[in-house]
This record gives sequence, C-alpha cells and structure tokens, in this order.
Amino acid sequence: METLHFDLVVIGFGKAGKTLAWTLAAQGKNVALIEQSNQMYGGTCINIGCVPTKALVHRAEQVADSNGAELFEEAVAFRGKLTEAMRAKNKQLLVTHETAKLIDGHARFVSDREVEVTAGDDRLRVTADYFVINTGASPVIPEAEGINESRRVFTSTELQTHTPRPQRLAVVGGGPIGIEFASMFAHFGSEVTVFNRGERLFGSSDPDVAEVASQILSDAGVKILNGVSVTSVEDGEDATSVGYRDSAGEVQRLEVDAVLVAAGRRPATEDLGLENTSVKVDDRGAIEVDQTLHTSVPHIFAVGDVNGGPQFTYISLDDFRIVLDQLVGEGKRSAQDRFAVATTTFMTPPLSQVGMTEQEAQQAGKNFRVASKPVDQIAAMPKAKILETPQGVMKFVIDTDTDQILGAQLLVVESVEVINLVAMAMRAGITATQLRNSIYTHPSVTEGLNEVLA
Ligand SMILES: Cc1cc2nc3c(=O)[nH]c(=O)nc-3n(C[C@H](O)[C@H](O)[C@H](O)COP(=O)(O)OP(=O)(O)OC[C@H]3O[C@@H](n4cnc5c(N)ncnc54)[C@H](O)[C@@H]3O)c2cc1C
Ligand SMILES: NC(=O)c1ccc[n+]([C@@H]2O[C@H](COP(=O)([O-])OP(=O)(O)OC[C@H]3O[C@@H](n4cnc5c(N)ncnc54)[C@H](O)[C@@H]3O)[C@@H](O)[C@H]2O)c1
Repeated sequence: METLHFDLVVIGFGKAGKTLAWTLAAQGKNVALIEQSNQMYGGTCINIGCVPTKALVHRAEQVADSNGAELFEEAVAFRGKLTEAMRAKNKQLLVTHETAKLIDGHARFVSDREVEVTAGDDRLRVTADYFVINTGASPVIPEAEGINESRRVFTSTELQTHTPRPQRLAVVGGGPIGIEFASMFAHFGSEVTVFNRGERLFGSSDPDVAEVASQILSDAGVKILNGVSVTSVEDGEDATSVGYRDSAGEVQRLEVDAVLVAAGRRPATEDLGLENTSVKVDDRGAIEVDQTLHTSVPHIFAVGDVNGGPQFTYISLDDFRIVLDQLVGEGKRSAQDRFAVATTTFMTPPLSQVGMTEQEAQQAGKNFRVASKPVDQIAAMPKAKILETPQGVMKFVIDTDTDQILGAQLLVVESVEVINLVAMAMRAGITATQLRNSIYTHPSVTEGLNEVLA
C-alpha cells in the first residue's frame, strides 16, 4: 500500500480545516485534505447547513399566500445551483495550490502517526507532522418506537431537498434547526407542529423576548407543543402518526406527512479509528481538546463541531485562527479569549443575541438597566415597516456602573447584521451612550439603537 507524507493532514472539508489547508499551502507547506464525499467539498455549512437553508428561508419570505408549494420547488432548485457553485469554488481554492492535495475517501487512524484512507477498493496511507481532525457532527435520532423504520422521518439534510414540500410537518426539537425549519415551512404554506421537550421555546432568551418570538411563530401558523416527548412514529399508507406524551402525561397522536428530526447534532467521531490512538473522547463522543485545540496527542488538533464546542461556522473559523497561530504564529490565541460571541436563530424576523440576558445579569449580581421596545413602536426606525416585517422587539441589558452593554436580544428584521455591531461595541468597550449617539445611515435597522438605547 502506498504511503504519503505531508507537513499537515486535515481530515474533513470543514470551515476550520479547509481554511487552514489553503492558508498553509499558500505558504508552501505540503498539505493534504481528506474528504469522504465529493458532494461535501466545502463542508456542512455550504452544502447542507447555513447557506442552503438560508437560501430557502430567503425564498420562503417571498411567498405570497397560495404559491408556497410551487415556490418551494423553485427554491430547492436555486439552493442546488448555489451549493454546486460553492462546492466547485471551494475545491478550486484548495487545489489551485501546487503543494495541496485533495484526497477523496474515508479516513481512519491506524495509529497516532498514521491514517488509512479508503475509497471503494482503493487504499492509501498517510503520515504527517500534524493532523487536524475536522469531521463535523451528525444528527441525533431520538429514541421513539418506529422512528428508524419510518419512510417519512427526515433529517434537516434530507428535508431541505424533499419535494413536494409536506403539507403537514412535525418538527421534533425546538433548537435553531427546528425553529428555522418550522418558520420556513410555515411560510411555504405547510401546517407545522413543533414538539418541544422544554417548558418554553427560546430557552436562552429572556421570557419576555421568548414570548414575542413564540407569538410570531404562532401568527405564522406554527403550532407549538411545549413539555412534550415524542414516543412513537407509525407509518400509514398516506400519512404518519406521531405519538407523544403531552405536558399532562396523556398520550396523544397527530397525523402528518413528514417528521423533521432536529434534536441536536453529535460530534462525528464514530469510525475515525480513534481507538487506535491516544486521542481522548468524552462521553458525548466529542474529542477532548485544551484551549489551544490540542487533543491529548500533541501533534493532533481537533477543530469545529467535532471538538464539542459551540456548533457554528464562525466558531469553526475561529478554531482555524487558533491552530494557525499555534503552527506558524505566536501561540497567543486561545478559545478562552472569545468574548461576546453572537448567535442568530433564522426565523422571520431573525432572533439575534449576544452577551447576558436580563435574568443572567440578575444572577451575576450586576447593577443594570433594561432598554427595550417593540419594533413597531420604534419611530426612528422605519426600515422594519418598509420591509413589511414590523414584528419583534429590541432589548438591551446595560451595566449602570459602567454604561457598557452587557447583552442584547434583537428580534427584528436584519438583526443578523446589527448584532455584529453590538458585539463589536461590547468587545471594544464602546458604551451604550456612544452607541445611542452615533450617526447611522437612514433608513436602517441600526437606527433602532438611537431610540431604544435612550
Ligand atoms: C441545517 C443546518 C443549519 C445550520 N445553520 C447554521 C448557521 O446559520 N450559522 C452557523 O454558524 N452554523 C450553522 N450550522 C452549523 C454549522 O454548519 C457547523 O457548525 C459548521 O459547518 C462547522 O463545521 P465543521 O468545521 O465542524 O465541519 P463540517 O463542515 O461539518 O465538515 C466535516 C466534513 O468532514 C467529512 N468527514 C467526516 N468524517 C470523515 C472521515 N472519517 N473521513 C473523511 N471525511 C470525513 C464530512 O463529510 C464533512 O464534509 C448549521 C448546521 C445545520 C445542520
Ligand atoms: N443559526 C445557527 O447558527 C444555526 C442553525 C442551525 C443549526 N445550528 C447549530 O447546529 C446544532 C444542531 O442544531 P439543533 O437545533 O438540531 O440542536 P440543538 O441541540 O440546539 O437543539 C435540539 C433541541 O431538541 C430538543 N430535543 C432533543 N431530544 C428531543 C426529543 N427526543 N424530543 C423533543 N425534543 C428533543 C432539545 O431539548 C433541544 O431543544 C446546534 O448546536 C446549532 O448551534 C446553528
């Protein structure tokens, strides 16, 4: 069997790994990137995650009344073209470098120093000075009778290309994937029911913000069942019956055309051969890393979803920065120095959040004030009305001792952009008064800061 040696071998075409591979290749290092599927060049985000789903959300927001089913099919075609172009671009960004090699196949460690790559009957061994594991995560299928046998149970990957779109959709899980898909399919005209285990949705937001967000979902036609657990899934000829225990403990049933499983994603460490190495894996299947993303084997790093950190593309990108700094930089960056990392849940309008909630500020014993306003009452921000999305609320938690922003929950159109400004202000120590008194372009959603922070 042939054995090749590289300065660096990246396993998985994820955000951190690909960026590291082409950055180091541009510096003349011999780099190999191993990817098991040519439909995943560029990784989860561009093929089955952030990008294609946001393309669908965008199209869902254009739906007028009765044309949802038709527009869904067009949106799926649009999504397909977009991901195909991005896959090709990602491949090119790597192979354009003479010292970079893209290896198609499934990688398994045979020792701390050696990986075997399998593609059909072909086998190849690779050794490297450094390995970077960037294999991502895969959907968790919750335990429920019949769930693995059903023909109408889908993961987010499967449902985003499944046509025609389901008329009746059950969503199991109320996290970012569940909410995003529930909102999107409701806009495409599906009758959506969310099965949420928790007492309320949006558990990481304050109850007042969560209530507004839940109401917006309800107004879009999403039925929310809180405090329930799905116990069975049974296929009939034309529909599937979802059995669940309601909040009173009673077993109920609901007939649907499709079930989306959105109950979390588990780090992809199965079948990586880690049992042949000294790399430690925790009880959730995540690779254990330190703050500089070293595994328990010094020349092996783990980046992105597989290391058990927050599952976001921009965190994977930041993992890249840390490992690059370890390999060819000053070794100063670490996961510990991350501050004010924002998140967005892509419902319509999106809910973007950074820092502390009011509840968290209370628990931390801060002296603080709350500045909050429903979007339709923010007179100085006509943009939401122009975009015909006047729903939501903008809420800030401000330290009264320092005038620093402690946190923000922005449930407003275009909040995915504005939250980055707020997060930057928090990182740079810009005060609430400075943010309030800044000159912003008009009409923009950023202008909301002029009024809400008053
Ligand atoms: C539906 C959905 C929507 C999302 N939306 C957002 C969003 O809006 N914003 C956001 O920030 N995040 C979002 N995420 C999360 C985000 O996509 C991930 O956190 C991000 O892609 C991180 O990926 P990664 O770097 O860990 O690796 P990935 O991009 O997951 O790449 C891992 C790669 O490794 C390959 N691989 C696995 N095992 C092997 C092996 N043994 N050998 C060879 N190759 C292997 C896989 O095929 C895959 O291509 C979303 C996720 C999903 C599923
Ligand atoms: N906008 C974004 O940035 C974005 C979008 C999509 C996904 N992601 C990332 O992808 C990851 C996966 O997303 P997700 O929404 O699948 O996972 P999640 O872990 O965030 O949420 C899963 C939800 O399902 C619930 N759940 C689990 N088992 C259940 C069961 N048996 N019955 C009912 N509910 C159950 C959990 O309580 C939880 O609320 C997340 O960590 C997220 O960071 C990010």
